[in-house]
Amino acid sequence: MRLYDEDFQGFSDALGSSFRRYGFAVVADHGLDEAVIEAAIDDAKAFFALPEAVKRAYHVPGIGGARGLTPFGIEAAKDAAAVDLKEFWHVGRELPAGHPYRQYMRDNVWPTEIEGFRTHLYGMFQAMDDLGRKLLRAIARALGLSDDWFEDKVDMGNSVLRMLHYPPVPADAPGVRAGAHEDINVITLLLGAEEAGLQLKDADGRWLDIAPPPGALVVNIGDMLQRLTNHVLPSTTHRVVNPAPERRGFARYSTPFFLHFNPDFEIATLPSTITPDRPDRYAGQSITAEEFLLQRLREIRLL
Ligand SMILES: O=C(O)CCC(=O)C(=O)O
Ligand SMILES: [Fe+2]
Repeated sequence: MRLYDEDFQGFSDALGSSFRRYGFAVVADHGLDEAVIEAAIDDAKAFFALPEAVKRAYHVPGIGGARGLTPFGIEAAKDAAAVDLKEFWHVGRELPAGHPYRQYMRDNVWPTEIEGFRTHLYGMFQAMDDLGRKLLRAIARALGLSDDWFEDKVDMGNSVLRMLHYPPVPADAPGVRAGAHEDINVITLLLGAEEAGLQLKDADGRWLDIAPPPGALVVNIGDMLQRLTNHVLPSTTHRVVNPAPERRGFARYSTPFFLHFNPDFEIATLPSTITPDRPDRYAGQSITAEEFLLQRLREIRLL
């Protein structure tokens, strides 16, 4: 991010080439306020430490896990046989009364047990939302679009902050903490991946460990941006594998921010990404961000 201010073109080139190559990039000096991050993570840890029955009161069935708690053992990767070994809390955008997007975004739910939870978690949502929009300016530059191209398409996006808890894994546990999947959204900003396990599937099919330095931000392309760019920016398959025996007794906490388009944005292939070598994969198939999201939530058993 130092480069972002000093040499925006250089930053955009570096980010763009990492995304084209891996669908992922690591931003070490992201500039997010550490106090904001720490307050949110401390509150999430305190929430997950509550008794199961108390936590379950914040599970809202039938809304695709959009808000509140999704308990352990519910989400599964698309087409996966086993469920993921995780529970998570979702925070979404707060909209003023009467806002037209209220039909797509429901109110947040907030636990009363943890003092400051709402302020801290929403503070983190806003910090990630701001940083995400900032990174999208560099992505726009890398795609040859005007720097502010994404601005009015994500300013009221249906984005979600996910506070994830993977409990300690028993020595004989089968499976993985999170099965192989692609993210649905535009870009994902992930903190907390320094606790080992996150892997991406490289173009040649090999799994590569993502081992960011402590505190670094991992950013990846989601299906919506892959589709918009006719796969110039790939939405790379990733997973979280179970830890080595000596780390099985430790929980893993990570916090992806899934940045989404505004719900009524029509995802139609960018003309500049269609070439003779790369014909339009989605010719005549534009779809709104909301329709696309609903399709995917059904596939991962959240709806
Ligand atoms: O926990 C992680 O490091 C990654 C989580 C993830 O990929 C997801 O929730 O979509
Ligand atoms: Fe993911």
